[in-house]
Amino acid sequence: MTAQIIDGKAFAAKVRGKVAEHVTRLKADHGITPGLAVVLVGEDPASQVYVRSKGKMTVEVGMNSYEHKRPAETSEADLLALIDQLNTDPAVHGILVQLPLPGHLNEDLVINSIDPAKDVDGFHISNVGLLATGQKAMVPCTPLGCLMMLRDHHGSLSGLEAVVIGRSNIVGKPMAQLLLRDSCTVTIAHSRTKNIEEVVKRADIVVAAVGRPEMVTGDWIKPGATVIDVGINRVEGRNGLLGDCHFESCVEVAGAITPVPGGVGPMTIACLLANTLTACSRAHGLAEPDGLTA
Ligand SMILES: Nc1nc2c(c(=O)[nH]1)N[C@@H](CN(C=O)c1ccc(C(=O)N[C@@H](CCC(=O)O)C(=O)O)cc1)CN2
Repeated sequence: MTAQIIDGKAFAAKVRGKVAEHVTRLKADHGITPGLAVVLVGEDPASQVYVRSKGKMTVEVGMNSYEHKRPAETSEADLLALIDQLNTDPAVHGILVQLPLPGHLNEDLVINSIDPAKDVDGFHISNVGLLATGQKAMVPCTPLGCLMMLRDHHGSLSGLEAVVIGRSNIVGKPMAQLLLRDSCTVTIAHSRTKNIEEVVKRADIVVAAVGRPEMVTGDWIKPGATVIDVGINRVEGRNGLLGDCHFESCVEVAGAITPVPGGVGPMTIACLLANTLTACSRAHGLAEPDGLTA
């Protein structure tokens, strides 16, 4: 059996297209243009690429993009002052601080200083709590993108056995919450999980978000399972990017699989735009865009 390849690049283009249609209507019917502010501290090369992409795609869907670049030595007080200014700016509906931050800055403190209603990353502790208790939240972009692809592939996820590998606050934990909300039976596996291969082999859905190149091999996968690979690993001596799944062996067993690159990654930015639209709609008391939220 060879798995169906879930094309994240094409899916993300469709999501951005839907966002653009909503933005056109928001402008025409209400005179509102959603605005996204992205804050980058330091010169991390990958972060610079992601922030550039975010700015370009924000403008492409018709939104206003505000980029705030600060040197690596920026003090916590100066960064918090910038966020405070963005929190009160009515033209800004979404705020994102690109991660990772330089080591001297307290990531939790910085993220929790963002107005939760403008927290389009869904990392603020209020949004984490709202998601965990099944209330209306801003949902982290990467897990939201995975959920959209899973819903599109399966229709209903109800009753399916899902294993999320990785317990990060950004992907693993919110992914598990979202799958639980869609009535999956969810297990979070991690580096200390005993017999991890056997645990993963039970799953109808495997989400690998562990940050270890090619850790999951085809013999861990139940035949026909859906494999969502969140890993983006750069390995010296190997060309290009590697996922957390060993693609060549998993593709032979799975029913469907996301590639790396071109799978989950592009959905992250598409969902950021969807979240900005959602935040803008909520701020103005308007109906939320259909199919673009959890
Ligand atoms: N504040 C945040 N910081 C970070 C997030 C985030 O969601 N919010 N996620 C990652 C980086 N990231 C977006 O910020 C991101 C990562 C990867 C991609 C992507 O499209 N990847 C491509 C490959 C690109 C390449 O060649 O490098 C793919 O997988 O096909 C988009 C966004 C950490 N920081």
